Amino acid sequence: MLDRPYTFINSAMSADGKISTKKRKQVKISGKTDFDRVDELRAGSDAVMVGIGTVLADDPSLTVKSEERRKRRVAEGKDENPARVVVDSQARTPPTADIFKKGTGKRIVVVSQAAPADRVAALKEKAEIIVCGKDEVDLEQMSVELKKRGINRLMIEGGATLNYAMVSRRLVDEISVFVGNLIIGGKDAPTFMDGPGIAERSEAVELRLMKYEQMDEGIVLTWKVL
Ligand SMILES: NC(=O)C1=CN([C@@H]2O[C@H](COP(=O)(O)OP(=O)(O)OC[C@H]3O[C@@H](n4cnc5c(N)ncnc54)[C@H](O)[C@@H]3O)[C@@H](O)[C@H]2O)C=CC1
Ligand SMILES: Nc1nc(O)c(N)c(N[C@@H]2O[C@H](COP(=O)(O)O)[C@@H](O)[C@H]2O)n1
Repeated sequence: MLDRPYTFINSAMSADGKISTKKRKQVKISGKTDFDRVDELRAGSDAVMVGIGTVLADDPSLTVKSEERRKRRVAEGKDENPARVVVDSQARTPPTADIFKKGTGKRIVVVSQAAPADRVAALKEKAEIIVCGKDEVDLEQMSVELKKRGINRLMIEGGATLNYAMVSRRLVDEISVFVGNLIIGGKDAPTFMDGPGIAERSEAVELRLMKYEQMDEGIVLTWKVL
């Protein structure tokens, strides 16, 4: 067993399983109550992680939005925001990204050995750099390294490729997904889980439904990964 953080994915998808449109830019799927639930999940985590695709598409800040929650974290001796982690094999994260500009707290960029040295050097000014893997970030090694840095509870907020990569390597314990009241459609729109997928039913990642809750105009499903 790997000594890794308790890891969960949270996402929002349309009724047909899309997490964005074919333009691959951030799209509002959650309602007010669900965004507040997500904020509580962030506040309760040691780190929030996204893939480089999400940084380039959405430029998220990944901060805790509620002042009350930020104060609660500080009262508990933590930073205002959880550490923000980008999985970025080639060090493509722009040094001007909002995760560096907005909010206080730690930033970590996980790169591979193949990342160009000049880009890594530029990012070192902004974040801790962890090197894991030869050409692509080794996600198992990354999970162990994050745990060594005191990250016990890790939240993954996408995107489609990272979600599947983490789940298919059995590095995820729990999944929560808000299913909203819209259809997005289109074969080029990212789904909740992209990546290579499986060829046989026997290869599927099995889940157990733990909870379902009607929220806004949709439903939140919480699954345990078996
Ligand atoms: N509705 C929602 O809850 C969310 C939607 N999104 C949407 O998802 C889309 C972005 O998703 P993706 O393009 O799939 O990007 P992604 O955010 O999943 O990042 C994928 C990239 O991570 C890098 N990577 C490094 N090591 C890797 C490894 N070992 N395995 C796999 N990938 C590795 C690769 O460059 C890969 O292309 C955007 O359209 C965004 O708006 C993103 C987050 C949440
Ligand atoms: N939970 C949820 N619902 C939606 O409808 C969404 N579009 C997203 N997107 C995720 O939130 C990130 C933006 O975070 P900040 O507001 O910049 O803190 C975005 O990158 C997606 O990860 N999530």
